[in-house]
Amino acid sequence: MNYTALFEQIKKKKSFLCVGLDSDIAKIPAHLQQVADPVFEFNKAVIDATAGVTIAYKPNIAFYESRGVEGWQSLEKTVTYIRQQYPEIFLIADAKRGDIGNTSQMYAKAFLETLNFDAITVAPYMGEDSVTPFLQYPEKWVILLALTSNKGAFDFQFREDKGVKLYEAVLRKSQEWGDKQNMMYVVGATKAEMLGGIRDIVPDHFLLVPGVGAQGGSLQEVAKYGMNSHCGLIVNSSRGIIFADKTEQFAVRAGEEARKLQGEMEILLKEKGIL
Ligand SMILES: O=C(O)c1cc(=O)[nH]c(=O)n1[C@@H]1O[C@H](COP(=O)(O)O)[C@@H](O)[C@H]1O
Repeated sequence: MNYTALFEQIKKKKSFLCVGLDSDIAKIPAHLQQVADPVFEFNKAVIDATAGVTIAYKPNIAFYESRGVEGWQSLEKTVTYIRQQYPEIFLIADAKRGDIGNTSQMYAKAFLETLNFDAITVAPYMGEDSVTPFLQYPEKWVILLALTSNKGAFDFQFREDKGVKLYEAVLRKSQEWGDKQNMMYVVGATKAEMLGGIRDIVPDHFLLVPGVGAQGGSLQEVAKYGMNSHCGLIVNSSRGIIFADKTEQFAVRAGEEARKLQGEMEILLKEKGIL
């Protein structure tokens, strides 16, 4: 999917919501634990309840690969289901990969070709040759970790060299490898106040912003500092939507939580003059 198609979908759905499919089998409602593939059935119900107000899904690969072959099967079925039922959706593999060149090539093939995701999250710290293999696929995207939402972000990402913080160096240097048509950046909603400075470095790129919901980030703050004239934001919530309720009502409640966020997003898009 290209930049224009992504923006068109945001305008059509009046939403820049990404639902994170961090589908921890231990948290899936009891009544689904008896079926053949509980994680797929859970995902399917969540997807059907949220797809109307969602532009992207982001399965976090850890929750699938931790279950071995069965987990990969749940993941593959989930991707196929979304592709068949909701072809307009942007699909992000949250895999946080990155390795020497020939290994990255295989990671890229695994997620962008074999599993046919639109995008993959990539860690930048092994540098150019670890990132560029992911950029060889037309209309596919690298989502590079810039400023993450967790406490540990302060361990390295704020280290300064000649007045430039490490995450700022990542934003600047990586623009030599890709552009706004094939590269996005992860910026945590918990650090929304940093978004203004980030926008000075990457005014046009899309940012994937996790951390609203369970991690406490504010959607309004994210939009205030991070939204650009093409929206430029994909805001993720995982647990706050998919585990809003642990009973048979889980999908209904997931739909409600997603619509609540979409309603707030619609207001923000209108305020910015995008709708
Ligand atoms: O790359 C990510 O998506 C990511 C980066 C980051 O800085 N912080 C972060 O929480 N994430 C992911 O976003 C999701 C957040 O989940 P919730 O906190 O449940 O909404 C998880 O899948 C995290 O792995």
